[in-house]
Amino acid sequence: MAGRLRGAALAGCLGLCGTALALLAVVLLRAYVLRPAPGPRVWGRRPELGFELSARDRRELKEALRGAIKIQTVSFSPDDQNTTALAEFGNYIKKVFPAVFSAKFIQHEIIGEYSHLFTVQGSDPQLTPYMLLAHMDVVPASQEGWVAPPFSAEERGGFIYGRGTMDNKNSAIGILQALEFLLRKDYRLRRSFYIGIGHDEEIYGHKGARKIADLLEARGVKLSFLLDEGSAILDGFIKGIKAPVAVIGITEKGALTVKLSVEKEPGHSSAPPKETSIGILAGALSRLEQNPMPNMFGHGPEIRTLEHLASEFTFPLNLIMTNLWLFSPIVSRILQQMPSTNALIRTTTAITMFNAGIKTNIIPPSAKATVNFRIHPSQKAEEVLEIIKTTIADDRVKIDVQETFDPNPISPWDNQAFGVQIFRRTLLDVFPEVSSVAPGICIANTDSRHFAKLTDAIYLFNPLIIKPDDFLRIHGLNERISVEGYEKQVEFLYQLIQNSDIKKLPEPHANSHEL
Ligand SMILES: CCCCCCCC/C=C\CCCCCCCC(=O)N[C@@H](CCSC)C(=O)O
Ligand SMILES: [Zn+2]
Ligand SMILES: [Zn+2]
Repeated sequence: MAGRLRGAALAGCLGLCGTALALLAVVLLRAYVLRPAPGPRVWGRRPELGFELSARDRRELKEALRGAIKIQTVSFSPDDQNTTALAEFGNYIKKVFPAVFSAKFIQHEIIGEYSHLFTVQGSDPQLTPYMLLAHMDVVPASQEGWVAPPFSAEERGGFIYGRGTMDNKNSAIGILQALEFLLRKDYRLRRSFYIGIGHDEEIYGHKGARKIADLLEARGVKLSFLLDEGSAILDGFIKGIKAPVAVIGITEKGALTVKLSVEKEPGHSSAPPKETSIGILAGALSRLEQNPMPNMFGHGPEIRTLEHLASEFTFPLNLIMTNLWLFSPIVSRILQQMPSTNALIRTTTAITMFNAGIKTNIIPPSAKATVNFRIHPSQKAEEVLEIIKTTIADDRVKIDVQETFDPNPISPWDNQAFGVQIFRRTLLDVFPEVSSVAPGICIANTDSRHFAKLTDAIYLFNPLIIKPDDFLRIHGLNERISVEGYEKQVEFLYQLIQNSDIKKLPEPHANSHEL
């Protein structure tokens, strides 16, 4: 009997081991043998490309950005902007970029009073134009907590400190700077392009970018691609990836901002009701925070980001990322641990404003709060609103939608996508240390969504190497950019404009480096 039991146990164990071995074999086979072949290799590395800056150029480049940071172009709320500063910004760029403003083939227009549209006419009208987008307005900054005042543009330890250094005067000024340098070198552009500099991106862009887009649409413009802020060269964001990787946004999340309010009879605090308006609203808000929106990992482009980066991961993570069909439950659990990666896999919930109460001994007549949701690419605003109502489940809480839009459509990402190949080419030229370029999601919002009718190829990317600590500075304290990082951004734009002048993408060839 005992022998038979031992035999059965042994057989069971062998069966189990066999299953485990078979599973391992499948994993290894898929990972190393059945791996999809890499796409055609398009670009080869090029020797030094000649973006050489004299000491004077360097000083000029840095001072142009510092001067722009000092102009307090703050967007406080949709109807409260520092319009004096917005106008001053317009005068400033005219003064700092004389070649751009005097070139015969560049048309400059002011749109919506403070935004700027530049039409740069290339010599070959057959080539479809592209667009570079940026914005000049910034979010407010507290005076406390900064190592240097937020509009001082002080330089410390190789960094320029100030609101707008990463979001997004670095792009607005950087684009014009790159063009100024090219014009001074008498570079003759072949492909036309547009530069849009919005003045109200931080408050939805209705008066700036939206109007620029409407105007271009009315003129019948179609774009081969559009590049805006929204992602970057990420260093240290993803556990298990050592080298910096360029993640280019191919979509951005949608947004839904709701105002919640509770009204109750005021009265004497000595005989309070069981619940006050504050207590009721606080309960609703707590339910929203305690019940995050569903984890959507695998339903949007986040999975493509990991697949593209799979070979960058150290063992055994590379094996896991190559086999997401098997490991996605574990991966999605890991991603939700950090706020920046959690934002990739779900609609996020942020309670951003709360106002209530009059005096210590008055029962508060009303309580109000604002909750800002960023919608995952696989969901729609309507669906999110339904979840909010079910989660709050209290009719005393009034829900008013303030502003909402669905996620952007997904832009093309393949060997034929002109913009993507130009970004790869340019990254290879300017950031040789970047070994991978992957499609991703912009977790915030940008002005680019207003241009959806002009192109299906909208990309979100800032050519800056950023670490998790830098990300916290955007809309936070001590926003800063390194002087070296800004020079590289200008170099990238300088090169991008030239690389875009290519008539058509080269045929794939075998012996070149592939990003
Ligand atoms: C795979 C790794 C994941 C890494 C996570 C994300 C890292 C992101 C890195 C850089 C992103 C910078 C994005 C800055 C863009 C900010 C734009 C902005 O502030 N827009 C406003 C617009 C207001 S109108 C709705 C916003 O609040 O979103
Ligand atoms: Zn921005
Ligand atoms: Zn911003």
